[in-house]
Amino acid sequence: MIIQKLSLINFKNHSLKSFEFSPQINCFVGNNGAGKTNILDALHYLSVGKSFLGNSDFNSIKKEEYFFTIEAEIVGLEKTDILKIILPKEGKKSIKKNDKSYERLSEHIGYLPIVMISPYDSNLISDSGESRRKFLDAMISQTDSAYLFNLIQYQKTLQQRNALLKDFAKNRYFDIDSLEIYNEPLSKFGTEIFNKRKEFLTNLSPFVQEYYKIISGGKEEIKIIYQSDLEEENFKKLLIQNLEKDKILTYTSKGIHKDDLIFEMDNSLIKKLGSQGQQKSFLIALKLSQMNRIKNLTGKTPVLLLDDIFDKLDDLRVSQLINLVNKEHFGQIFITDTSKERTEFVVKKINEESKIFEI
Ligand SMILES: Nc1ncnc2c1ncn2[C@@H]1O[C@H](COP(=O)(O)OP(=O)(O)OP(=O)(O)O)[C@@H](O)[C@H]1O
Repeated sequence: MIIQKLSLINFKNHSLKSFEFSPQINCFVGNNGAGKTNILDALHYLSVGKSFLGNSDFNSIKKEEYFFTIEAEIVGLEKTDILKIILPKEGKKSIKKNDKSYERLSEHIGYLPIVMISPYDSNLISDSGESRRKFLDAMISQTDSAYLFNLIQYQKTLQQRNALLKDFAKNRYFDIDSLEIYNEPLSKFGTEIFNKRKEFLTNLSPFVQEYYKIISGGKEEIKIIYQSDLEEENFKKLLIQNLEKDKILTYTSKGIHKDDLIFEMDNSLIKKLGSQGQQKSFLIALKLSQMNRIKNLTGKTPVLLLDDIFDKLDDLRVSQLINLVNKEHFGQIFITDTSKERTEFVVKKINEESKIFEI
C-alpha cells in the first residue's frame, strides 16, 4: 500500500498541511519541535486509528481548535481509497474509507500496516516486562485474531481469580472448589498464548540476529530469550503448587502475565552493557524483523516510519542500514531528521525515488 497524498487540518501543531508523497522515500527535515514526528503520528493514525504515543485523541487536536481531520489517498494493487479520520472535540472519532464509516475500529486494522521505529522504542529495553509483553502481544495480534481472543479471555479470567483471592482474604474464608473453576480456563488460554509466543519468538529471533549483524557490521551478537513460568511446569500444576503463596499474596503469582523477554548482547544484558547506538541498532533489527513477518504473512509490505533514525548511529551503521533498506525493498519509507544536509547525503546513496519536505 502506498500513501499518495496526505492532508492535515488542526492536527497537533499543523493548522493546514498537504503533501504529495513519493511511492518510495519521503523525508521530513526541520528543527526540533517543528512537527516532523507529528506527521508520522498522523500516518500512524491512518493505520490503527490512534496516536503511537498512546495519548488521548484530544491531545492531537491543535490547541484552541475544535476538531482535527487527517485525510489520505491510499493506492493499493487494484484501487485507490480515500481514508478520512475526523475527531470533533465534542463527539466521537470517525474513520471512513471512501465515505463509509467503519462500525468497529478492529475492521480497519490490517488495511494499512505500518511499522514505526522511534526514539520512544527505547522504553522496550529500559521499562518493566509489561511493555515487552505489550509489544509482543501487539506483534502477534496484528496477524492472528485468535491470539487476541485468547489474550482477552485470559485477562478476564485472571481478574476474576484475583478478585476471588482478595475476597477470601477479606472475609477470612476459603473455598477451593470456587477457585478451581478459574484454573481450567486460565491454563487453557494461558497455554495457548505461551505456545504462540514461543513459536513466534523462535521464528522471529533469527531475523533479528541477521538484521543486527548487517547493521552492526557483524560487531556484536545479540540474543532474545523468552522467559516464562510455563517453561518449567504445565500451567495447571503451577496453579496448584502455588496455591498457598497466591492465598497470601491475594493474586495469581504464576502465569503468562509474568512472561518477559531478555535481550542480550554478547551474553550480557543489552539494558546494562549496550551503548545507546547498540540499543538503537537492536531495536531497528527487531522492528525490521516485525516488518518482514507482516510482509510474509499478509502479502502487504508495511509502510516504514523512521523517526530520528540517524541520531546515535555512527556512519558505519547508517550506511549498513541504507544498504539493508536498498537490498530488501522495504516499500514506502518516511524518515525524519533535523539535518537537511545529512538527509540529502543519505538519500543520494539510496537507489530509489525520494522527496524531501522542509517542515
Ligand atoms: N495539540 C497540539 N497543539 C499544538 N501544538 C502541539 C500539539 N501537540 C503537540 N504540539 C507541538 O508539536 C511540537 C512537537 O512536534 P514534533 O514532536 O513533531 O517535533 P519534531 O519536529 O519531531 O521535533 P524533534 O526534532 O525534536 O524530534 C511541540 O512544539 C508541541 O508543542
